[in-house]
Amino acid sequence: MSPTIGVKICGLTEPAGLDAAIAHGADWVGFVFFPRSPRHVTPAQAAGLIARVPTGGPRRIGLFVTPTDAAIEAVLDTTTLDGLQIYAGDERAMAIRLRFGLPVWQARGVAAAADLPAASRMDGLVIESRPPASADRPGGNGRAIDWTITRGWSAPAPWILAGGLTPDNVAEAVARSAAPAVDVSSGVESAPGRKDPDLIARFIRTARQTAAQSPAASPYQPG
Ligand SMILES: O=C(O)c1ccccc1N[C@@H]1O[C@H](COP(=O)(O)O)[C@@H](O)[C@H]1O
Repeated sequence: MSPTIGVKICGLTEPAGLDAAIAHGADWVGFVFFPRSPRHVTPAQAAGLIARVPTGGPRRIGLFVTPTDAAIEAVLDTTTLDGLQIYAGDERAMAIRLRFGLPVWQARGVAAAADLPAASRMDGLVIESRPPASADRPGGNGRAIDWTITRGWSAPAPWILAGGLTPDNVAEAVARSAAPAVDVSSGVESAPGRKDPDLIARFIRTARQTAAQSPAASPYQPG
């Protein structure tokens, strides 16, 4: 089997971006339920988008920042998700996992190798940069980590590299980090919250080509 790499396109708000992610074979598509985000969608908007995802298409991930149970329930009462990307501490993330019975990917902001988790009870980890002090959201800031810090890391769960990735730097990011999967949002936008179908196509194509040439990248199969 040729090496492959998981690709997630996050922060989808419009059919054009979602359709491009589906057409070019994204593994996951993400929807942001965080009101301060320029990529925020309501449960009803997400339902309209998610209805476009065909059976056997990308898995549908809902992104929540320190959510209440009610906030997650409001989405799950309206549409279907396959997994949750959660910005919260270990205990809260585990409580959400138990309460909703969906795979939980916990987002972890890191600045150095010492910040990489040695243990995890999650289904997956989203490894991304810490937000700048001025940021009003914990992710989606287009900020990259030092990609070399994950080399030699014994990841305690499947993980995905996020933060500041673009079609132009994803090849270098994969080569340096040995990430088994990549996640992009702002790097495939023409403006905050507006995905560019051509950038999505180029990002997926480049990530896949790079992985095929790099034996370091291995298949990523989270829940
Ligand atoms: O996209 C957002 O606005 C956002 C808001 C709050 C938390 C996370 C958010 N985005 C996620 O952050 C990573 C990295 O994004 P980027 O590629 O640097 O823009 C990704 O998972 C986004 O979906």
